[in-house]
Amino acid sequence: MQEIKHFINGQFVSSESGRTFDDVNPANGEVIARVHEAGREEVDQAVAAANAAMNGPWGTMAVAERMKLLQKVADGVMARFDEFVEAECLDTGKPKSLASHIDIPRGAANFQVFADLVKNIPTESFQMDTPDGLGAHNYAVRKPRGVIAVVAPWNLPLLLMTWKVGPALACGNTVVVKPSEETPHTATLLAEVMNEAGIPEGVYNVVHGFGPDSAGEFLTRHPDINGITFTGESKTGTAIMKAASECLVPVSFELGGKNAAVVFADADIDKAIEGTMRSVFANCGQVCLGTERVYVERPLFDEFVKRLKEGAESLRMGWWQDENVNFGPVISQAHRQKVLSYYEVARKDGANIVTGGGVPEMPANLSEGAWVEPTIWTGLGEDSAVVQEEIFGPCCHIAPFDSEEEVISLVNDTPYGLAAAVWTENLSRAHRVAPKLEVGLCWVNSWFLRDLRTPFGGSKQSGIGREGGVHGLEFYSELSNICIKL
Ligand SMILES: NC(=O)C1=CN([C@@H]2O[C@H](COP(=O)(O)OP(=O)(O)OC[C@H]3O[C@@H](n4cnc5c(N)ncnc54)[C@H](O)[C@@H]3O)[C@@H](O)[C@H]2O)C=CC1
Ligand SMILES: O=C(O)/C=C/C=C(\O)C(=O)O
Repeated sequence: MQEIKHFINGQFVSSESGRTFDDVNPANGEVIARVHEAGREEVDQAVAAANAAMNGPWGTMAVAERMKLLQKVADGVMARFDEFVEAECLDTGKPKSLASHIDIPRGAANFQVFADLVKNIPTESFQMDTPDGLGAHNYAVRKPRGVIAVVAPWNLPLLLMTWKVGPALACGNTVVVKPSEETPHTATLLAEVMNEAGIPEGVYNVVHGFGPDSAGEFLTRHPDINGITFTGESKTGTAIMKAASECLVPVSFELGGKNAAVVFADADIDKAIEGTMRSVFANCGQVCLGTERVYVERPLFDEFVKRLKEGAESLRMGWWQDENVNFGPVISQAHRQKVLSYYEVARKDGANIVTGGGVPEMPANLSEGAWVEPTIWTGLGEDSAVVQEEIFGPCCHIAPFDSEEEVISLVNDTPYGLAAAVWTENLSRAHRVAPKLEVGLCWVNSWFLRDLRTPFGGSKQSGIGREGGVHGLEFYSELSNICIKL
């Protein structure tokens, strides 16, 4: 059985306590590895190593040298592409096609893009008048914050972890990563790549474990960290913010959502169906940007429901290596229970189950997996928990609407504000509607089309701060103003 250890100061280390937990493949329920669970000792060691590295060669390294190393990390991920794909697919059950098109290439790009960016971003400068007529000159310098705690989720493990580690390292920080307990593999494989690339010891550290009373809490409460970046559930964000408040540590949060798609009657229906198929069912619905509420203008409603149903029923479930498979399991049996509990609520609330709503028949080799059916409902009231709460499963509710004003108000009637997709061929309408939606990200006639230079994050309970491009650099660096009196 494979053992997954912590990575501290450039070395793979076991837990002093000897405690381990199982890493389970959700497609068939098999235990694929034993993972060491960090106690306070390992978290202390990892934070100490990360602090020491700030005072080592990393802390004084020329930017150009740092960028070369990060490019080597990106190349190192691509050089071991198949291993990363396999590790990600075994941990999550997701199809190979998804991991090899999205997770792993994005994992590599997250190092490359921020390495390029940091070299090219200027800081501001102001000349000012002074009473003596000589003036003064102000300019800002960017410095690393120090040790960044990275708490990552399980849905896009390498992609979301490197989306934080890439800019953090590019800005000259060091990191201690706490991957999700469900998906410990790729953060550990990345540690090997860091060593191969020549990243100095202590710059990238990984501690494994759970959240409360485990590695996640020990790390986010640690007095010697200088920033926390987290992606996951909004309630976890609240717990982490409380921890961060004790030492006034800055946070960057990307949290949950209850994202809507709005399909106007003038939309290109083929494109809207293709995009909504991805936004509802990609990664088995476990994408924070995914759509769980679809609003369709009444004249198109029946056709849209019929075609999305056909799409959902054509999804092919199965083992990640099968080239035909495009739909995997959810992450765990516990998450499956959560998703199925919403399927039950939908039934009790009187939903019309257009398709799915239960557990699929799987072949014997996958019968112990965490499978759920892709599901579409209509007919629920807006107050149903199914329409209000984040399910994070392969499902959506579709409702008709009659006017722009009505649909804007429906989309905004949620405590979340992460993402939306608007489908229309009317350019004026697109410009009119998109800014009125209370979200951090709005796609028009697409979904999850990502330019890594753009601001990324949520409003309301979906997040705090923006990452991406220069916006990420604001969090991962400390700006100091230097004022020189002439
Ligand atoms: N990208 C997103 O928006 C994601 C949203 N979710 C949502 O969250 C729900 C629960 O999934 P979980 O994996 O349990 O998400 P979670 O938010 O509990 O876990 C995410 C990460 O935070 C850590 N963590 C949990 N509690 C912590 C604490 N008190 N202090 C420090 N670290 C802590 C976990 O160990 C994991 O690494 C899902 O059903 C889904 O609704 C989950 C994963 C990603
Ligand atoms: O493209 C990204 O940077 C992120 C995409 C997805 C998520 O953030 C998520 O599912 O949590």
